[in-house]
Amino acid sequence: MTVKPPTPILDRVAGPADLKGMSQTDLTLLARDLREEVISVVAQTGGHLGSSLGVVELTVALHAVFNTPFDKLVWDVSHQCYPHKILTGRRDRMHTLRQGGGLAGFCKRTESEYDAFGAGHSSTSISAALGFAVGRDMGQPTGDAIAVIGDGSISAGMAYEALNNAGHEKRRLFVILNDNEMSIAPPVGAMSKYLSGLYHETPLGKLKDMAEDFEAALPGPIREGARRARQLVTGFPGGGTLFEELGFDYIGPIDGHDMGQLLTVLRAARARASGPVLIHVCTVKGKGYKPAESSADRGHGVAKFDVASGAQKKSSSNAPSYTKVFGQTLTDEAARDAKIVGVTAAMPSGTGLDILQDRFPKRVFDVGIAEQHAVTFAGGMAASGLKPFVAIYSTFLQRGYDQIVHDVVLQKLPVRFCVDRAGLVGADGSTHAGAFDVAFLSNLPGMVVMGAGDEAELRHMVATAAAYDEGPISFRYPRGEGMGVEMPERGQILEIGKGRVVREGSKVALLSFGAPLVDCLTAADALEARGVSVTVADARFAKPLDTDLIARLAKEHEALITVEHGAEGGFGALVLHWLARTGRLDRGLAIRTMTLPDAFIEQGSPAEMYAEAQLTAQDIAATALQALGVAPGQFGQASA
Ligand SMILES: Cc1ncc(C[n+]2csc(CCOP(=O)(O)OP(=O)(O)O)c2C)c(N)n1
Ligand SMILES: CC(=O)[C@@H](O)[C@H](O)COP(=O)(O)O
Ligand SMILES: [Mg+2]
Repeated sequence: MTVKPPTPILDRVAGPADLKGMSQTDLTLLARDLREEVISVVAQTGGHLGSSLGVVELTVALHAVFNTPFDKLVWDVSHQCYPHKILTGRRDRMHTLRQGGGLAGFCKRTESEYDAFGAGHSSTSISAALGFAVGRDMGQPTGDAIAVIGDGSISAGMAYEALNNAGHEKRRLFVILNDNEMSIAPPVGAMSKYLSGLYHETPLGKLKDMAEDFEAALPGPIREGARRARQLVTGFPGGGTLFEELGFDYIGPIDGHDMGQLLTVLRAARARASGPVLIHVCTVKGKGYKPAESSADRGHGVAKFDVASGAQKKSSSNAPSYTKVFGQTLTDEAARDAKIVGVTAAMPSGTGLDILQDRFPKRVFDVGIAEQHAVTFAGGMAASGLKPFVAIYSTFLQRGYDQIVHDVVLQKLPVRFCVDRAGLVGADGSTHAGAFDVAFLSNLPGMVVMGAGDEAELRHMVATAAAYDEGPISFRYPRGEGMGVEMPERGQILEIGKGRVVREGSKVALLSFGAPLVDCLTAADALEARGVSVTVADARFAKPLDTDLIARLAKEHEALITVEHGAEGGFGALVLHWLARTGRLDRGLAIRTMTLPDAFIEQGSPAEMYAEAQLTAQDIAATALQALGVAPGQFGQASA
């Protein structure tokens, strides 16, 4: 066991106010303590280690220079917020991070007044900070607005929309570009190259418009570097950076691990800025912890780990993850069909498309964090005759909704949507819940919507999507390991709009869509043990509905229970609409639709979250009994 190093300076800090009178040396030592604290906390909890380690000095400097929470510090994605949480009065609860009832892994306005704006999805910080700046200028009780955005997140369209608007507004606003030359994977795209160019070509600090002023304020050696950098950059054709063209004063690049540079530049910017300023800060993801710095993703997201070795706790399951089954199956299909291509928005490993990429590097397109573009780009590829599989987590697909509707579905283009992380995802909590995809996809004319009941079903659905050329098609599957079912060598092509009966009974029908199938089977066992005969059906399709199957279940059972890991307005609603429309609700059928509640569920283990959502096997059995009019006490007496 590693003994945690002492943290004497951090121990003196109750909140950001304590940083104000500290010397640069003490702030540097504070950053050292803070880094140790982050490592020891995340070793116990797991979480976003690398990004948090990379901004330790920046966090200290920002809280030392600005007047939070009156000044609004907006962290983009906010997966790098652990040092911020520690410094803003939450140190004693850090061991509860990402757990049920504990601190969230992201910034949350409900958690602290220092969390100026909630996040979890990327590239929103500049827009939100600009909103604060306008609020301030219109007399609201708020100070400076500071957005901290990573080089991965600044690749998204929304960030440019905000920069464009901020340049036009010309209001005092600080955007800190935290450039660690990493997204989750190495970043891709022209913007990333451009930032790299700024970093590698200018030794230190181009301070163009504010330059002369700044240079005067800088200590000797830094001032010299800044002057050289300014001369170098102002000699460029066009005379400035992209950010300057957008109306920002550009300062940087500066070393984000050098407290002296950070304090000097932030203080000077705070003292002198009158309009929007972009401060380009270069950091190392995973900084100061070797196992993180040397891993391929720089310790982006880690399980609990041993501090000395960096070894992470492994999953105890032998079943492959759904993501892996998806990646492998798609790779098999791609080996047979040269038209298959994959599209990911900055998540090749998270989505399993790295498996396809390893085998066919030219057939996988990582577009960066750009879900909207990913969808329309796939639309174009589909229109050209290719077979694009766009793999995006359910929660991030929300960002591409108009593109799904307008660019793909309206034109009946055969884009395959691979909707990973469907349902509740656990530690990432409500921002990352895959709650809405069934509702928002199945209301689109002509869209096929599938949900995998287990990993073998997922394999069938990948094969089905590969074979389906008539229009858009989607399939959803959850985070984590599969059920450990026997895997077919090759996926079968499913008949579109046809479900299957998994278990025959007579009194109550449990109709599952996707992952709750296993819970329905467990519930059926419990009900059968108490004398209730149960049919379990796997709908496979939310759209088109298997109306023959639903009609039969409705006719032959006293009660029909639909179960899904999605919000209201999804599969159950479609079943209910169809039953109502065809008069089948007029004949005494008891029906219940089990969905996620109309509420956001905070982080916890998936089991805890589903318990809170009342979507466990026990809840299904209890709902069935209630629908049959059997009181829980009469459970044993129910007749088949
Ligand atoms: C809209 C959206 N798409 C994808 C993600 C997943 N994601 C979280 S962090 C991240 C990388 C961000 O890179 P960067 O902004 O450079 O921050 P770093 O992790 O390097 O500190 C990605 C792709 C997300 N949170 N939001
Ligand atoms: C911050 C973020 O959005 C990602 O890092 C996300 O936490 C990854 O989730 P998975 O662990 O499910 O891939
Ligand atoms: Mg980055």
